[in-house]
Amino acid sequence: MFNRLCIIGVGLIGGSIARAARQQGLCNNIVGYGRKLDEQNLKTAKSLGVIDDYTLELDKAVQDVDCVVIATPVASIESIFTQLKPLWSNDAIYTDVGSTKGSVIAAAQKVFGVVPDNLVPAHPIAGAENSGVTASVDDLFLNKRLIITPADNASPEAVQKIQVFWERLGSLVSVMDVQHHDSVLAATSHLPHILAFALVDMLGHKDEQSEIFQYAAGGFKDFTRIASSDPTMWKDICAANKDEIIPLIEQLKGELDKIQRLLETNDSQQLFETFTYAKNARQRFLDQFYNN
Ligand SMILES: NC(=O)c1ccc[n+]([C@@H]2O[C@H](COP(=O)([O-])OP(=O)(O)OC[C@H]3O[C@@H](n4cnc5c(N)ncnc54)[C@H](O)[C@@H]3O)[C@@H](O)[C@H]2O)c1
Ligand SMILES: O=C(O)C(=O)C[C@]1(C(=O)O)C=C[C@@H](O)C=C1
Repeated sequence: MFNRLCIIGVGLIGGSIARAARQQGLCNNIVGYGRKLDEQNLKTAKSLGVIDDYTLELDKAVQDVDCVVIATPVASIESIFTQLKPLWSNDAIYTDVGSTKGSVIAAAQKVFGVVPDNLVPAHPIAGAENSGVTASVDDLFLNKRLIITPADNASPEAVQKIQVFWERLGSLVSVMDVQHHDSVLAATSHLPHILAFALVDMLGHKDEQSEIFQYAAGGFKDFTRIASSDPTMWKDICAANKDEIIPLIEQLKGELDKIQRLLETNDSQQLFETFTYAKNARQRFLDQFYNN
């Protein structure tokens, strides 16, 4: 599909794209780019065979490439666009994997004036709590959803190419309006991460924390796995999508207040109905999307 692919930020997601693209024969050569402080990770990526080579000079990284994938934290994307602007080529396709898409479109508008028609923002709904190239795997995107949020002026050929690229990496691709994407992901990804971070933050600050963690078992571990995610990545995501997240936090506070009231008034019937509604809703979601 591509002769030369450039990955800016060869971490969990960038590294997994490189591994899967190589495994599927989607490109002949993969070059990684990063800053001086990313060099150790890039060296590891090269030694693992995830990328063919790396450079700390962006002009060399994007020379003669057919596709550039930006896989850095969302807050860095505006500065990456600024650095790419003088090097931008009409012969290449540009995409990113940021977890928020409104911020990527806004950054492109700010840097370029209008979103370039060969920029196709994308978001794999797949990941892990671990970071860096050592966490990357070749099947991360297999049978996982991926959302493309093209601007109105996007080139249909570029959109089509990115869609096919992700399908060949194993993803189930949907095309979505940017605002809708950010609203849906606030509920399904951002709020759950905030909840997990908040719970562990609260419990971790308690005096009896060592005892709490000593007796924590499966439920606690399942619920809080994502609180091991990278704090830098998640502060960026939450800040970029706060307008969608804050109203959801308000709603959740209302739900917790309701449960508190039911306990205070010994309303075990309503408590049972609330838990039953949630259990059934989750089962419907599992049946519909996972068949298990
Ligand atoms: N982790 C997930 O579950 C997940 C899932 C979907 C999308 N995403 C998105 O993918 C992107 C990357 O996340 P990740 O989990 O792969 O993170 P990561 O930390 O594993 O990888 C990011 C890489 O980018 C490099 N980097 C950081 N700032 C840079 C800069 N200014 N210039 C060049 N390189 C830079 C880092 O060295 C690192 O190797 C983020 O935008 C995130 O929102 C993450
Ligand atoms: O499985 C995980 O650890 C994830 O956090 C993956 C997850 C999510 O489902 O919330 C995290 C961020 C993304 O942008 C997409 C996927």
